[in-house]
Amino acid sequence: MTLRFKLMLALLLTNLLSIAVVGGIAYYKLAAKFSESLMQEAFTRFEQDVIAYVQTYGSWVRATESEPFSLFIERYAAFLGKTPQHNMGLGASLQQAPNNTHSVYGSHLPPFRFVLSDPYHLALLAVPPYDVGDQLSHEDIQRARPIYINGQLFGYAVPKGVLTLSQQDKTYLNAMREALMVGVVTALFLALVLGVIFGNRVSLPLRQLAHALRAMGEGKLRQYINTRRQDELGLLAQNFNRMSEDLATSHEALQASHAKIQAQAKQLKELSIRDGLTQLYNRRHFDEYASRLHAEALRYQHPFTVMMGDIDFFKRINDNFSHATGDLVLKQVAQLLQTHTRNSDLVARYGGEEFVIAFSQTSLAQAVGLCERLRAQIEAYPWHTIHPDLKVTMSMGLNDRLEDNLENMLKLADQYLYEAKHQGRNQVRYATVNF
Ligand SMILES: Nc1nc2c(ncn2[C@@H]2O[C@H](COP(=O)(O)OP(=O)(O)OP(=O)(O)O)[C@@H](O)[C@H]2O)c(=O)[nH]1
Repeated sequence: MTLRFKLMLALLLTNLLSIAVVGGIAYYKLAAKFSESLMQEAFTRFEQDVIAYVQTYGSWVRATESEPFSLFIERYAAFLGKTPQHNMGLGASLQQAPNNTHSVYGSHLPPFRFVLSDPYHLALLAVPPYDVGDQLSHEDIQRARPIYINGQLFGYAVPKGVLTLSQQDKTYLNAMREALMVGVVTALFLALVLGVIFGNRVSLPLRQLAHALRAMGEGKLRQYINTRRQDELGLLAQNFNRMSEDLATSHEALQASHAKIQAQAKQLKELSIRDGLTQLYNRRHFDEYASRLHAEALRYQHPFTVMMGDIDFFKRINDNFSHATGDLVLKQVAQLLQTHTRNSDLVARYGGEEFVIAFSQTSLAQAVGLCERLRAQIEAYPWHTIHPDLKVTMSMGLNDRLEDNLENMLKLADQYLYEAKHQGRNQVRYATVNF
């Protein structure tokens, strides 16, 4: 169940309960007020009847001796031109005929009947549960209303019985109830509509917050909840926006520094495996990586050839043209070696003016061809651009004896290099038996 639905339900139930309680109280109060006003009206009439009865005959005793109260009020009502339907002289009728009120009051039952007593609370009319002369109960004395004749207390009247409504009163009460029902239904409808509107409005930032949090969980850390509310939810949204911004910023900074560290680590790693002057791999990296290539070639029985090369008379280059020129030559030779070999060939500076190449998946014959081309490239390079008298060549020794370990393969290649040097330099030497 979503928060929006819960909010709407809570608002609806609260309103429903409030409306039911308020409507109930209003109806109860109205009905009580209505009953009270009927009773007051009945009492006034009864009081008027009693006063007229007593005043007509001079006293209560003479009046009762002359004419029963019930007959008097019927006559009195006729005299006044009223029907005694609301006349409260039921007490009188009960005195005469307790179960025959219709005969006295017509087709309409009066809503109240009254017990009449003297100032000492002794009953003057026989109205159940009292006979004439009976003492009124304590409860009835509490509810008794005084009747004054010529400013003197004549006695008390106590309303008795349950409210019996006339058809007119019932119609009136029903109309009132219907009006209240219409009010309640209208209020409920309004509560429903307002509940939907307010439920939506109140829960909007929370829904936005839930979506934003989900997006953050998916890695989109920079989230923004657009609200201009100033209440607690507005404050929550503002704090969330700030937190999301801070989190995204620090995450980005962390990522940037992580990337920087990674780049530095990569750079450091590169530095550790590269020769500073020529930028070729260094001897340590060559030994490590070429061992792997050798092991792989041995395992899959692929051809694998190593070349050991040395620049001829390099000491003379240094001596005749300067150490700096020697460095330039080393760099240029390295570049030629690197440029004219495949990416899969491992080219390295092995030390001083010595270079090595590991040709993976390359037979001796293929490697000899490659190295001859390399040798020719080095020889043919326009060295005079560095110095007019400069000439550079390279001697190379090759070995493809896979059954030896890498160290021994290199040693043998070095022996062929030595041979090349002694055979006049600027040449490629290898074991011709295997060729
Ligand atoms: N400029 C320069 N010279 C270097 C570097 N490393 C080694 N050398 C020099 O290279 C020379 C190598 O000379 P040798 O080993 O005698 O051999 P060579 O003169 O090339 O003679 P052969 O190999 O017999 O042809 C030495 O003089 C070293 O000082 C370097 O990084 N830069």
